[in-house]
Amino acid sequence: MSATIERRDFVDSAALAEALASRVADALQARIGEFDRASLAVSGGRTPAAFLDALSRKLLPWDRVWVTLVDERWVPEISERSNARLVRAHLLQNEATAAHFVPLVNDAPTPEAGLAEAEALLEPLPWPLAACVLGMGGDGHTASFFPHAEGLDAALAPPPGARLAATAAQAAGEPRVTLTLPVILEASLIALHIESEPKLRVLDTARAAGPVEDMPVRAVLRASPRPVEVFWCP
Ligand SMILES: O=C(O)[C@H](O)[C@@H](O)[C@H](O)[C@H](O)COP(=O)(O)O
Repeated sequence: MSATIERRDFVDSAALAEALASRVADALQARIGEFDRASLAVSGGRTPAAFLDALSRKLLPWDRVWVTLVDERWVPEISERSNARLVRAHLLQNEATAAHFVPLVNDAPTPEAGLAEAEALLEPLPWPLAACVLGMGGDGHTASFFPHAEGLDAALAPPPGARLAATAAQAAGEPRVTLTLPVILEASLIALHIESEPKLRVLDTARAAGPVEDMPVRAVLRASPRPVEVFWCP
């Protein structure tokens, strides 16, 4: 029913951030060593800032790294809600300034209208992802796979070759664009970064039996071809 997870617990956010940054850096370095280029997808939200800061300080051939987002709110980068804004502020700094960043939002009024352009910008990245770092909400969503939300089916089972899907964050009714499930599952490293006791309980519930549409993180946990590496701290 469920892919195995490899859970690593840390005493605090700082220790987790450093360990996750090292794990992602190793995955990028390994892919660069093999294919000369590597791509990384990171999530937004409140959790990842310390991890992104730690990763920005890693010594890597960052000019051989392409960075994109697991998902994005369909807002301009000046918005406090923008994940691209978070990545530029916390990851595309220090050593990682040289990385190539491909955001997901464009000037189209909606994700649906902007999807083709966003897909075209992603096309040249070195696929599959070397690393994909997911978060998880208290409702069991990951990426922008929200429970029972509009667009969830298309994100989990997209047309062949579709790397992006338009969804909605049901609670906020906020239009989103997200990597599709197959793109996430192809990543060599799938890391799930969660913090707090409540989120650990959400993960435990998600790992139990139940419909994917109730807790869409289940789609990743159940279909991943390799163990999902869970990084957790209180
Ligand atoms: O755009 C987003 O919100 C993220 O990509 C999303 O999938 C995030 O990982 C979870 O919502 C957890 O968010 P927090 O870290 O804020 O709890």
